[in-house]
Amino acid sequence: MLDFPNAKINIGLLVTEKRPDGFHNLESCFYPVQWCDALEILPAEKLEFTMSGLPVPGNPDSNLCLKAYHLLQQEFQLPPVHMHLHKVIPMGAGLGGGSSDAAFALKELNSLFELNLSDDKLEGYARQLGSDCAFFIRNKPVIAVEKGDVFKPVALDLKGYTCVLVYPGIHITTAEAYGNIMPQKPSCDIEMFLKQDIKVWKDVLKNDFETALFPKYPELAAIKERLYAAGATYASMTGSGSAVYGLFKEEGSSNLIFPDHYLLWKGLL
Ligand SMILES: C[C@](O)(CO)[C@H](O)COP(=O)(O)OP(=O)(O)OC[C@H]1O[C@@H](n2ccc(N)nc2=O)[C@H](O)[C@@H]1O
Ligand SMILES: Nc1ncnc2c1ncn2[C@@H]1O[C@H](COP(=O)(O)OP(=O)(O)OP(=O)(O)O)[C@@H](O)[C@H]1O
Repeated sequence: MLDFPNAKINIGLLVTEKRPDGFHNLESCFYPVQWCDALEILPAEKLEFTMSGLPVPGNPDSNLCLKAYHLLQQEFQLPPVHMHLHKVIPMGAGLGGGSSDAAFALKELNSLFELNLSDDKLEGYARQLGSDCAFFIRNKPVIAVEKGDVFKPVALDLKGYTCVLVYPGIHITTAEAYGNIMPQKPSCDIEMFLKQDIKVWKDVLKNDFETALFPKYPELAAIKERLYAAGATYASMTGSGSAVYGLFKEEGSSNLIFPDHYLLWKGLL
């Protein structure tokens, strides 16, 4: 079974409270984008995990794909598989790539071995693997609250918009980003602004991580400015960074040449 775990962007991200369990409550619109890894899972003689594409830091044994397998294996005594992950989505980017791999591994194993787990059940397993994972089970635009793993529906349709994503190669770990942030009362009503025309989002629909990270990494603020200068209707850092996106109604101008070491992606929403 072959599938293509995709990334997400955050449209507005408010970190509102530190919780007793050490995590933070947040409010954010999660929106899927089709910057994708590839994950193939086939029945095999023994459990094997291989990778290609971008190098993934850390021990392969702790890869989220394997963690997803072990989670289901414990409960359903799954037979061995060969999983191959081709990594395309940059890491430490706020794009949720690792979380998406984990969620897609759960979904693929569910289909491959006909476990008949509902989306609610799959979300329950995904929550055990990471805060962002549950979103990728249904993979539809939502307002996420609490740890980012509880969802409210959102009527937001950005079809026709082009998303340009810029990853400048600055690796920001999620824990580092949360460690640098001061939770505060919501500075805007995300749900209300999402109902309004996208033209009014600029300057009001905020990602709180920008306040903490832009002074430390001025390059990120510069990318956002360049996306606006190139005609973006809305631009923001996604998640805990460091990728920055612009949403364009029309094709961006030619003013978007970035240094060679940047990774770029462009696609329709
Ligand atoms: C920034 C976001 O991408 C927004 O979508 C997510 O909140 C990140 O979620 P994630 O990468 O799945 O994070 P996890 O793997 O669950 O947690 C990594 C670390 O981030 C911090 N963390 C994460 C999520 C959250 N709501 N509060 C936190 O404080 C914790 O220190 C945790 O140990
Ligand atoms: N399948 C995987 N793909 C990427 N990273 C993985 C994977 N499994 C485990 N990891 C670990 O998770 C780290 C980063 O994960 P991820 O790609 O979710 O970061 P991110 O894009 O910043 O996401 P987030 O939005 O969750 O902050 C990597 O440095 C790696 O050590």
